[in-house]
Amino acid sequence: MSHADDSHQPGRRRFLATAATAATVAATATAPVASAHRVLSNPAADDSDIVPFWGDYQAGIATPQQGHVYFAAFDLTTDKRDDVIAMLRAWTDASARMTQGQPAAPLNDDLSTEAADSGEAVGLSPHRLTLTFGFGPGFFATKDGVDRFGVGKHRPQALVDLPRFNGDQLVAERTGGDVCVQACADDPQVAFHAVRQLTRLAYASAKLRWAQPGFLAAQKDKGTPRNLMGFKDGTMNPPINSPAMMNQYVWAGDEADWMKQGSYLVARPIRIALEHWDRMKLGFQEQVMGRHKDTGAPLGSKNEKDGLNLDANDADGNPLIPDNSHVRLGAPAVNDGAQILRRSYSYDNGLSFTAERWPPWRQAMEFDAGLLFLCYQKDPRTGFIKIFENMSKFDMMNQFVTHIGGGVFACPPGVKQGGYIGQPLFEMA
Ligand SMILES: C=CC1=C(C)c2cc3[nH]c(cc4nc(cc5[nH]c(cc1n2)c(C)c5CCC(=O)O)C(CCC(=O)O)=C4C)c(C)c3C=C
Ligand SMILES: [Fe+2]
Repeated sequence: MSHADDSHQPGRRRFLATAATAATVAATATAPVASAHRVLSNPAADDSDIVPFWGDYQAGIATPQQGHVYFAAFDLTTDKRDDVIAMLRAWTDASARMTQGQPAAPLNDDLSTEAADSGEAVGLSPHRLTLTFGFGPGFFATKDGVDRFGVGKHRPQALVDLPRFNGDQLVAERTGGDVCVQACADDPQVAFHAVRQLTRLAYASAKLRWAQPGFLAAQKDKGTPRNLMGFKDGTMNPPINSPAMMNQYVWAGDEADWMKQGSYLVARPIRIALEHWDRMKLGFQEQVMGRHKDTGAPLGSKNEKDGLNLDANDADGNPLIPDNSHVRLGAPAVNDGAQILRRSYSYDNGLSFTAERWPPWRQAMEFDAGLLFLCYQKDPRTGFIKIFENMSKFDMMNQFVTHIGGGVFACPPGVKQGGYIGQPLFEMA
């Protein structure tokens, strides 16, 4: 597959938009153009708008969460290893450019349609765009008895197929994928634009399987954002600025050489029955979650960051944090110390028709909204699977939420300048 370039546009004058230095304009003139032209510069002169793409680790994992996500999973349509490598090279090039605030490929000054970028991010800062890539089990699977891309033997043991969990209602059209990209930015159009260009560059080798946009509440005070259930979400997470904690819980171990400094992503779109939830009294909502709604503090505590006191009882001898509350079931103390890095986003897909299974058993249009649950971990077997096995059976929150899709992906390490995403895998013997 050939990635987008501008060599098929003779006679036009091309410009590179830049981010870090708005003044920089790289022009490649193949023929002089008489008319005056606009310069595609980018107003993002501020380094705080840019998260470096190159590095030991992929950005978008231990990166402070941006306001928006566009998550997409693709099926590979090619059977050729070289096509996949070409696609990953093209994605790498385009990602390095877009995360700097440049178009996916050099654009004509008139944004003409044959250019390799659709143009909707022209003039926008990169808004801390990160593009994080992962390979699903299908990437390593044999098709018709053939190891399509010659990587089957390098499938890491940690990249297990997720088991069926209690209550799962996974829809095929929202599940799986050979490759995924998590595009996060502080502007939804920047995130969408990036996935749109990657999709276009992959046209000959991969097609979209499912996608889910999402958003986070913009907290003026930089506090923990609230999810659509109205609770602060993201309080208890391994700290992203602690290399020791990240090594212990998030970055992959030694079991597959090419995954060193990578991580495993579990993605689950989870629909929340908001109408049902909204009929519950505050006290019950807090029992379900195990935390106070206003402060986010654990039940029985004052401050959001206070540790869970799982042994505290009320006057009747009942646990202050109920046995089947969400946070108790998620706590490391009841999961053999398991921890995952949650990086979830709320989503709102408009309305859909639902026949309620609770009083007054209405049939009506309801919000198709919920949480795009995203979590990174060293190993899904000791991370998501370990925690969710119990949670899926006993969590009181399960009356209000339904897992409707998802996937598991091996996210390789970061890319060194000149390399491409997943290169260490393809260089394995
Ligand atoms: C492992 C799987 C988990 C799923 C699936 C999940 C779904 C889910 N969670 C919320 C809201 C909150 N979760 C909170 C804490 C929390 N959740 C998980 C795991 C899953 N959540 C863990 C491991 C924890 C931390 C537990 C702990 O150590 O205390 C909280 C409390 C605040 C916080 O710590 O972030 C909220 C709120 C929703 C709405 C949801 C699915 C729709
Ligand atoms: Fe949770």
